[in-house]
Amino acid sequence: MLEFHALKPLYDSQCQTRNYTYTYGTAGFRDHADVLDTVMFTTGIVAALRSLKHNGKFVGVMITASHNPPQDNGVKIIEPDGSMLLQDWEPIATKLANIASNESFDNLVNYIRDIIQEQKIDIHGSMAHIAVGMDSRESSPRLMNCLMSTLEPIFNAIVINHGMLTTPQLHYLTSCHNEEDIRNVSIETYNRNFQSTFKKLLNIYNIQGFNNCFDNLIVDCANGIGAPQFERFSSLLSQSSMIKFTNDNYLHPETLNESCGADFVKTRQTLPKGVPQEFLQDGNNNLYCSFDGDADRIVFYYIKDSKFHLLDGDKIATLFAKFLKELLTTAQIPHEKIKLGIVQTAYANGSSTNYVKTKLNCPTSCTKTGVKHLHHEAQTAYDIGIYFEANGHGTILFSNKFYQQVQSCIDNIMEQPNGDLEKDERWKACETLLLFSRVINQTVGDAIADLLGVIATLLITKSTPDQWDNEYTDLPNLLSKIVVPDRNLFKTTDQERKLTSPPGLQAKMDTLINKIENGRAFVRASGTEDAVRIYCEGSSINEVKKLSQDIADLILKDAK
Ligand SMILES: CC(=O)N[C@H]1[C@@H](OP(=O)(O)O)O[C@H](CO)[C@@H](O)[C@@H]1O
Ligand SMILES: [Mg+2]
Repeated sequence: MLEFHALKPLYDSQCQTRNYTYTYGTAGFRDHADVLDTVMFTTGIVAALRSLKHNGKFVGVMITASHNPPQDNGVKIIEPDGSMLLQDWEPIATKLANIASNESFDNLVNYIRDIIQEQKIDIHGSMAHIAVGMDSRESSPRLMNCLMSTLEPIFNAIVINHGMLTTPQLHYLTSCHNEEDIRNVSIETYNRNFQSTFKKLLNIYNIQGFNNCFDNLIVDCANGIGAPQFERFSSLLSQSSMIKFTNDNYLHPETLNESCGADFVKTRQTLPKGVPQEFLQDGNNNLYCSFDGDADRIVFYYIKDSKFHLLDGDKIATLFAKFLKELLTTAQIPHEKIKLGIVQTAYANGSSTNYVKTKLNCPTSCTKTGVKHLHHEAQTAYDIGIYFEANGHGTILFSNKFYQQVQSCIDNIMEQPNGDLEKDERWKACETLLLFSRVINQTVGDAIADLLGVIATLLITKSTPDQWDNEYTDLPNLLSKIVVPDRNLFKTTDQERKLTSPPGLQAKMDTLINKIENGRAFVRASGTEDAVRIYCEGSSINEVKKLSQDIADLILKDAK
């Protein structure tokens, strides 16, 4: 029985922010940390109800604002299988937060009762189980208290607090909690599983070190939680002495994402601050990468002829697609049997889409921004669904059919007479496919797991960063943002590639876009920041910059 009378003192003490409207953004609630107490409180309630709806299975709750500045924070709920909160529940979570903030306590209780009734939640059956975690922001412990305040007193929930960890680690552990004895699941489960699979994968090819593909791997941790987690993780890899860290100052949360991290490097197309000079000597043969604040994104880069070269999410997706396609060919698994495709958003560079279609001959899909959209498409449209946002947020999903086909190929090889080379190559390809699928975190995009996947691909195919990059050349592009009085006026269609509002703006933009060679541009409201984003690409960077400025001028003129 839920003791709602006990909710009142908790509500009074925890929900200090009133008369504030919360919106569910691209990746959960995100805002200035000062106003998040009330929505944390209600998100705890939603997580408990979501767990009860799943008959008491573990649901995860992560406190993070990813790439946002240090003063922001946010929260997202994780489903029992490690995926993101079911989209049908986003309006429920939003309404509950806004009732708590703007209406009476009685209305809050009534709405909780409505959810229980409408969702047919059995509150007398199983106990709720919640796994929680947070990033390294200063506000995270305070907000964690608001989040947890109702879980035990009101819901009698079993709560496992994983403390500070990366978002994808919590996604993975939430799914493990529902599969294994909860006493055996900890961050070590994550580390052990991914480390041992990576080692087994490289052992197939007797690979030592970085196999002469590059010298050192320099990891920029955005001064976030990825630093201690990956330092601990990588210390047990045989390559650890060649892995160097920069921006790993997570104990100084005021430096989080400050001129560093994946978002900074991708948007500015430049090195993060703080890379030691010794790693930047001309002629060095290093591979660099940047995590974002909660380590669910990664971008790579290298320096050649003193020039910075970015290897972003599009490059990661195409690297994986080429590698996996070749493995299917070597394994002699007909491509019709396993459908491999790439899911992108409108932010994907036009050259990458063109390369996938014409060189890799793979199908592509375009979805709206936000990994929940890409994940869903990858899951429903493909057997090997590779999805990446250009900013480095993504993963690969492997269907049951994929596992069945690879297993039947292995069974088939085992039936053949021993000792022939082709058999050996086929077997290796099948084993590689299976192990590779487990080096990847299939619950969500994961900087650490994606890093392992990229390194394994480069080492196995004996490719240098330069060779990886040379598969196709990005069209010059620019992503910028501007602040407008009301970003909610910006409405889009066609997977966010066209504006339907403000009226007339798209037509004016089209006139500008058509003037430049290979021109493409679109405008949409950010779902994580109070800004409107402008993306432009074309054949020359000067034209792209001008186009971007002209579009910004149009928007600002319109907004007056
Ligand atoms: C252009 C861009 O990089 N947008 C990001 C950003 O969303 P916006 O809705 O554009 O603010 O944050 C999301 C969450 O991390 C991420 O999924 C998305 O790709
Ligand atoms: Mg992130």
